[in-house]
Amino acid sequence: MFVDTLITNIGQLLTMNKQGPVKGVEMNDLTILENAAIGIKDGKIEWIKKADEISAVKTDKLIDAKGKLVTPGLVEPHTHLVFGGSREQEMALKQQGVPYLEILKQGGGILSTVNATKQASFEELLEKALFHLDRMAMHGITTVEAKSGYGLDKETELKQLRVAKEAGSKHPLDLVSTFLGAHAVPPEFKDNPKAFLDQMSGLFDEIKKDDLAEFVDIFTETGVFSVEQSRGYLQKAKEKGFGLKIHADEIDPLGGTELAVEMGAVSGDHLAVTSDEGIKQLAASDTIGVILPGTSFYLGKDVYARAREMIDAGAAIAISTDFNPGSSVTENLQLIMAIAALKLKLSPAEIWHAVTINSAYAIGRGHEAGSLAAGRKADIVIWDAPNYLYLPYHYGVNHANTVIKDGVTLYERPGIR
Ligand SMILES: N=CN[C@@H](CCC(=O)O)C(=O)O
Ligand SMILES: [Zn+2]
Repeated sequence: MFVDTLITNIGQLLTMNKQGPVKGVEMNDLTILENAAIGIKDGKIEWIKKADEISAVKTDKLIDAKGKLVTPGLVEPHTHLVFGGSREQEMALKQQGVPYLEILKQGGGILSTVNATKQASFEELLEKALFHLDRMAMHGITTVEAKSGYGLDKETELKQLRVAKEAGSKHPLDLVSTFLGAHAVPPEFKDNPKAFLDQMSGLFDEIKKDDLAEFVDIFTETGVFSVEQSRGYLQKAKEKGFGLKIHADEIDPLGGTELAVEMGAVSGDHLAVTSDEGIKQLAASDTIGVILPGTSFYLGKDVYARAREMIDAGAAIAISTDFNPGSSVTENLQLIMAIAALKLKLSPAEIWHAVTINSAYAIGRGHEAGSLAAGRKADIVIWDAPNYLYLPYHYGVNHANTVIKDGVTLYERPGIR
């Protein structure tokens, strides 16, 4: 029996091999295999066995996991990967208590990144996106969703989407693209957001034709797009065959969560201030709540999504960095796992579901990412951790020891001793 790569001596293996998305109490039910081994062939998992069943196996590459924790590669379901510039000068405004939506109203925030993104060349944006993808890979992420939304005009939105497509073909990580042209109202459309949405929905055909995005997303928020405007826009996207996502109930509880359920969106994202009714509807639906607790943390808020209640009510939850230059500037999903434990009160078992199988389903990749089984992609992380409880506990550092993507080792923690 020959495999290209053999991982032996796995202390704890989380396969996350279930039919997803995993909802409610099921999210707390984790199968842990001890003393396991994984055989990899042609970039895929050939088999998963007990270590004492592999004496006859031959391999080109033997990886000794040294009793560590091994899991599927993390799946990052919500990022604003492609953007120009950075916004470190906003930190002082935040410290003075200027609210996020006020900064946006004054032409800063998202709109300042829009200007920087318009000015950046294709190559500059690509280089920057590849750099951030590298950093995500180093932190154990093997599949990433990436949104546009810093163009807000035809040309720049398409430029962002084309950069994302190029980044996805150049970088080993798998990339899933989302069109977020409806991310803010540009100043020239201040008095007519509807006309701006018409311009953005005018891009749907070209985006489909050139295969530039699978999902369409909108920021449903006070001073951005209303529920009614969002509904009309998303309906058009649905008719063109896009999957739907909504930046919903992040700052004001407008009912974006209910809209996500009503429209059959694959996910409602943020949900920091979702109403009781929204939680009830989410739990009864197939829409996944993608929770972004790093954003509450980074915007200095005391309000976190009621993810605990959502799961208790029966919902499927995923978590994400929301990596972007304004409201959550980190590529480290492990840090978000710790915030989810501390602030959302999720259990380690729930958190592992939220960063693997459920986040894969939240971006239409449940069939190939976020779980380990024979025939699936060999996207695997060996962690410098003795067990699955450890990651949310030891926070703020990178625990990835070895990151394997499609059977190839992308990253090994460099040693200094
Ligand atoms: N809230 C809307 N959009 C992003 C933030 C974008 C930005 O501030 O640049 C988010 O998901 O948090
Ligand atoms: Zn976002």
